[in-house]
Amino acid sequence: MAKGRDNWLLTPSAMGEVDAAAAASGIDSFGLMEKAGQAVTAAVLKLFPGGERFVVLCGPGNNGGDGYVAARALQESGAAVALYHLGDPSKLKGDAATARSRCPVPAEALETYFPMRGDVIVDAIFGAGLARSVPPVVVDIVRRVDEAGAPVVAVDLPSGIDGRTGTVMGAAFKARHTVTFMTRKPGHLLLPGRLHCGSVETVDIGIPFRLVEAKDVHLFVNGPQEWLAALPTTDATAHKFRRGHLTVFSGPATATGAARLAAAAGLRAGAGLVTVATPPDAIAANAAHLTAVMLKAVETGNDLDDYLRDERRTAFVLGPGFGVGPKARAFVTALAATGRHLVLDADGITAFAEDPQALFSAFADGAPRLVLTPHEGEFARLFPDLADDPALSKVDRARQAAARANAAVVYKGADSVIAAPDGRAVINENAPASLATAGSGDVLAGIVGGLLAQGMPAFEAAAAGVWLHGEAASKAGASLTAETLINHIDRWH
Ligand SMILES: NC(=O)C1=CN([C@@H]2O[C@H](COP(=O)(O)OP(=O)(O)OC[C@H]3O[C@@H](n4cnc5c(N)ncnc54)[C@H](OP(=O)(O)O)[C@@H]3O)[C@@H](O)[C@H]2O)[C@H](O)CC1
Ligand SMILES: [K+]
Repeated sequence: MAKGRDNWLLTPSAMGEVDAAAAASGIDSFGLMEKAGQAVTAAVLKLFPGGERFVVLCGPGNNGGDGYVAARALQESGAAVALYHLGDPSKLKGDAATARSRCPVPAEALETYFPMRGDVIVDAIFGAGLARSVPPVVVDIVRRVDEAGAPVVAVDLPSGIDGRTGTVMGAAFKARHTVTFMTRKPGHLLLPGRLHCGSVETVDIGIPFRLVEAKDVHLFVNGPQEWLAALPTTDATAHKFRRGHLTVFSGPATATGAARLAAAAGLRAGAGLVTVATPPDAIAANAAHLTAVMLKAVETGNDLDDYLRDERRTAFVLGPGFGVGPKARAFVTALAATGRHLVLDADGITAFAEDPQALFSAFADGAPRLVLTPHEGEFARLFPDLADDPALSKVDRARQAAARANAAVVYKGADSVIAAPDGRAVINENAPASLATAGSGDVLAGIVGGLLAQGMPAFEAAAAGVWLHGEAASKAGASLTAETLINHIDRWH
């Protein structure tokens, strides 16, 4: 499947370089601003055809320039328009100065704006160029607008959202709708930025897309175009061994449910055979609940060595309900040493908190065979320095973690980021809020394990697994449980 333009993500600085390259290639940069402002105007008029007054808030850079274009175009459409500016507008430069000079709407200082009933706000204070926390006057205006409940349409980004990280820089508008240009930016998808954007519309303002592609940023919105070619196809005659064998390790008798959820999900995701490897004391509990999934007692290191003699057992899930002791570390080391593919989740991750390097060393060689699925707390246990570095975005963190661990990393959340050691990364956007339910992570680990068992490479399996998990949740509806989620996993081909 071709990469759709909707799936590209550029950081604001990369977009700035694309702008510069467009100007250098002879494209009229004011023409781009004009198209940007006109697109904002069209969106505003479409969303609020009966708007009583359009209030355009303009900042000191080109985002403000887009605002001056929009103010002029809104007035030309016959609407009532008011305009407020941050800073001294006579200091505007370049295209923004041109846009202001062509805008006949009288402007007043931003601090004098108090929302009136019926106002629709066009937020053109800061976009890609936000460089630090917003000034106090913007904090005040954001608060006034919030309190008045006035709808906001944001130009490029809601002012106050860092387009690279999605962080709120002091304060940020909560927009009803955001109009961005050429590609979305990571801050439109990463939390909390996503929650400030409302619906997001990406407008082609006429920059040749080859200039975007030339940035080669390896960052996309997660979707089938990223991994469909690697998704195993099955036909009715495929032998079950050729569809792979997934093994999920069960916890002790009191903690077996998580492994069974993962096992059932792995089967639904297409693994030909799935075994739950269980401590003997948990055989009865597991046997009472398993049908298509097989069961095998594996307690000691020797048991595991015996189990691993069958080389068709290629893919494993370790972590859900497993416990965090030395057994987890020993089992993981044995799996790594025998070339197995592993989804390490939950307790399996925490088991390496004291010595993450032992895990990274075990899987250091060759193509990535490890998929790590940490949520925020687990991520910080394995990668405390990355978790603590405020300069890093969630994408940066996941990428650096993947490189360090030679693993595909699924940094989970409502804005899961999946990264590969070679720098590829995707941000997931199809997970409904209902997915935050007990056992949901176990199901994800199982899906990814099921895809690994079928021979899918680690990054593709991880990205596909997260997406299929989100799709299943959407189909399962708002009252989903981990069990109903499994029933909606669809291998999508
Ligand atoms: N292809 C495109 O996407 C196009 C986008 N356009 C629009 O241009 C903006 C980006 O414009 P830029 O001028 O780079 O950036 P901004 O307008 O967002 O902001 C820069 C100015 O804001 C000042 N600034 C930054 N942070 C703060 C802050 N916290 N407090 C006060 N002032 C701040 C900054 O000043 P410095 O002192 O940091 O230099 C700048 O003055 C993009 O978002 C689109 O809307 C073009 O219209 C066309 C193509
Ligand atoms: K803005």
